[in-house]
Amino acid sequence: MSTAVETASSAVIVAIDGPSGTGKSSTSKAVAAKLGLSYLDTGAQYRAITWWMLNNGIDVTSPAEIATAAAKPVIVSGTDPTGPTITVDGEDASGPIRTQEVTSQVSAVSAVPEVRTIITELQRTIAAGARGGIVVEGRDIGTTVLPDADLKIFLTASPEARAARRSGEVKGSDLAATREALIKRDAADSGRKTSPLAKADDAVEVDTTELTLQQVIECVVTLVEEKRTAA
Ligand SMILES: Nc1ncnc2c1ncn2[C@@H]1O[C@H](COP(=O)(O)OP(=O)(O)O)[C@@H](O)[C@H]1O
Ligand SMILES: Nc1ccn([C@@H]2O[C@H](COP(=O)(O)OP(=O)(O)O)[C@@H](O)[C@H]2O)c(=O)n1
Repeated sequence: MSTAVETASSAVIVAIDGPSGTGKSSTSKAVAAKLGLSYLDTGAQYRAITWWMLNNGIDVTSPAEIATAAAKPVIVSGTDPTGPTITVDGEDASGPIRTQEVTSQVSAVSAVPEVRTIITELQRTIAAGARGGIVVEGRDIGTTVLPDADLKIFLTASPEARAARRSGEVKGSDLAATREALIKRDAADSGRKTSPLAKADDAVEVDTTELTLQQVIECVVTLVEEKRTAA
């Protein structure tokens, strides 16, 4: 089966991967908005299917139960970078997918091959439909979902910087606990058999530890513009 996603010739496909707290969502949204591209948060889709499983009595410690239910929820992602949306069976899921409960279970659900097959297909369909081009962010976009992307970026940052950024988002959160949870999720995402978090061989690695968000955005915008000029 071909994995190539066909878009209009002027459309650019950008894949942004990396672990939690490296700045994927903030960077991808800003780059897409600046360049008039669509935006897809693939982590939100894995969170959405996890939320549905938890709401529907699926035992998320059972890969067999998860696999059997994987095709049931209807997940729809809105790709406007200035107001991305996500619904599950028509219900707005943008708030509930960010709870601690979903965050702690999402790696187990996303490791199940049947879940990845369904969500990957959905992601390729959305990318193919983005006539003006798209920025897609996640863990396996450059390696598996869109291996023919025009530009692949792999964002990194030290665990300390990432934990500080994440706990800065939640009032009263414990920095050490946030760091532990983040490292645990990274290990699960990097260690799973099917499509683990990994840098594609042809991805540009950007260490954001010492960079401001603005600097990371400018760096990625420049890389996209260079690709467009070269095309
Ligand atoms: N380079 C950076 N410097 C400081 N804070 C950043 C930087 N990049 C992102 N952030 C902040 O860190 C938090 C996590 O960023 P986010 O884009 O959600 O990361 P990811 O999608 O990789 O998990 C957000 O609050 C964001 O504003
Ligand atoms: N392409 C992707 C994107 C996310 N995921 C899974 O979804 C989870 C949540 O992704 P996210 O991007 O919302 O995570 P944050 O780092 O933003 O908290 C990850 O920890 C992975 O388990 C994945 O498996 N593949």
